[in-house]
Amino acid sequence: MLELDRISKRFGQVVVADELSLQVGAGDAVGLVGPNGAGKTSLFGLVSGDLSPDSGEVRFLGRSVTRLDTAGRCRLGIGRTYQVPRPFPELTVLENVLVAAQQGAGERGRAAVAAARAVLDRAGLAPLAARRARQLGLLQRKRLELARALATRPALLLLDEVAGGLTDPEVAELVDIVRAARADGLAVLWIEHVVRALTSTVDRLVCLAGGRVVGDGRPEDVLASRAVREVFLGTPGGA
Ligand SMILES: Nc1ncnc2c1ncn2[C@@H]1O[C@H](COP(=O)(O)OP(=O)(O)OP(=O)(O)O)[C@@H](O)[C@H]1O
Repeated sequence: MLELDRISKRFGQVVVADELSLQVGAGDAVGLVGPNGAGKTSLFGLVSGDLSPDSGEVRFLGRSVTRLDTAGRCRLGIGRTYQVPRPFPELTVLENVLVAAQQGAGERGRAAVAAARAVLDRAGLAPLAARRARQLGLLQRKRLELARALATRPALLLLDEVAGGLTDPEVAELVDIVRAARADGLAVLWIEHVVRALTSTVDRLVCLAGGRVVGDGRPEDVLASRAVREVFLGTPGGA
């Protein structure tokens, strides 16, 4: 479904992707981990179109999207959330999701409203539909961020630290929403520092460091590998 082919990207001296290649198959759920500054969010930018690579190619559903903008990639089926949620603060929760259903999924009229309400239900936001986005607390803002991404009807969902800053029960609530999306067949690529949220949901972990893939495989194998422990946990050891 998604193929990054020898992508390189640097900001001055900072290398965020170094000949990086990665594939995600239809319906896969992949966790992305790595130390701060490893290039995880930049990788999402390269996939969603927020960033252009210096070299290399991004392919989605068999076609090159390297030169396609974010709106075009969204319409093709790449949905993303941002680490810091980006709702329209003065719009209501429903209006925020409606914009995503209209702009991202091309829904119109009553069908758009029905689609937006269905997503609000799924994200547990139905009771807050009339609330302005700026009035929401952290968990509800994270839910809304997820709902806006889901409303674009993605085939691939990029999740950037949706669990950060939440309590364990709140994390569990968000994990349930992601699991339901997976059950519908969405592929998920998920950056998360809350590793237990990831490992309860994904079947593959990729570890990045210095813009390179240093681990890729079953979560337990990746977390136990020497290369990953050295860069991610700062402690050599393991297999
Ligand atoms: N637009 C930019 N201009 C200059 N430097 C940038 C830009 N975006 C990211 N960087 C730098 O690139 C490096 C990688 O950042 P990135 O946000 O991709 O890492 P990350 O793995 O997501 O980190 P974190 O876990 O802290 O969110 C960092 O050193 C960051 O400061």
